[in-house]
Amino acid sequence: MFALTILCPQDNVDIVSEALEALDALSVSVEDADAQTADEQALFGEPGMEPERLAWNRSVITALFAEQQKAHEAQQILTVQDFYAGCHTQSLQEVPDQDWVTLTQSQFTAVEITPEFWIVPSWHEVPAQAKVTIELDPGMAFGTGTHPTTRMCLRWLAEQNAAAQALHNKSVLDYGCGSGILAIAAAKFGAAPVDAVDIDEAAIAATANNAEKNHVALRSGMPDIISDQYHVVLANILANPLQVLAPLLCNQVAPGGHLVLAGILERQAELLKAAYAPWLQLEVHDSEDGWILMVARKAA
Ligand SMILES: C[S@@+](CC[C@H](N)C(=O)[O-])C[C@H]1O[C@@H](n2cnc3c(N)ncnc32)[C@H](O)[C@@H]1O
Repeated sequence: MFALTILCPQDNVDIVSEALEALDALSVSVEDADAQTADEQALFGEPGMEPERLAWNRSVITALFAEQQKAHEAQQILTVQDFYAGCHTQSLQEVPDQDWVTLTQSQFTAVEITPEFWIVPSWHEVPAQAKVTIELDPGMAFGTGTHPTTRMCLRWLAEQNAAAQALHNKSVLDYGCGSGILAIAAAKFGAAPVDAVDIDEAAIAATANNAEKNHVALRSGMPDIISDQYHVVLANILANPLQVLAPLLCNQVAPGGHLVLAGILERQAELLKAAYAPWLQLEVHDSEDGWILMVARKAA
């Protein structure tokens, strides 16, 4: 394959990308041209909300072509277009063949949650010391065990299990289930029934699929499947939606049950405590890489 690389100002990114696709590019990717420098810009967006900015000041657009001729033609056609003003062709190079499957798989290895509890991709050997494992491959939905917010929730579940198997036959709700990793972990630690909900259809499908692969029983669906209160309610979303969801999540916790929240930065702890204070007293239970896990217990 051949890669055509173009430096492009913010306003031209969409039109140049679309033109490359129309000129038979097999793929078009856009990256921050100032990544890893002092000028790097983060583009943040909450689920369901557009980020304030949709592109970086300067982007690097890389288009892959099957043939060198096609890449050349695309470059020649683009350079005479008015919308190409301000763009600059950086390179046109052959991309050496790679075993992409092996390369991708080598980037996802087994993740240790506790010495006995591991998340293991299907192509990876199960570590000898693992007593509980979840088989999970990276896919469309968030939650492979590599993110600190997921890991802290998993550690909390493992702690409950270590404390006299406290999850055994306890009902659990995973609110914002992504890959279903938390719901599957709860089920592996003996929780039942387990419900896993999300607003993203792809996450719901991934959860059902991952549950089947892991031979655990759970129910996955949109939030409207929730019908009852649960001994444990887990929600690893983000601080903003967690504030909005406060009355709903608190109401789903059964008397004596736990609410476990993640996706919160250290500096957001007081904000979350205040948002939940009318119903439950949240406390910081764990922290990792600037993220915190907050837990509250409802009076019995
Ligand atoms: C950070 S991922 C967490 C996935 C997984 N539970 C984990 O711990 O790794 C957050 C998930 O919450 C879902 N989500 C976001 N807002 C939501 C809402 N208001 N109600 C339900 N799910 C939501 C997203 O679609 C996403 O799958």
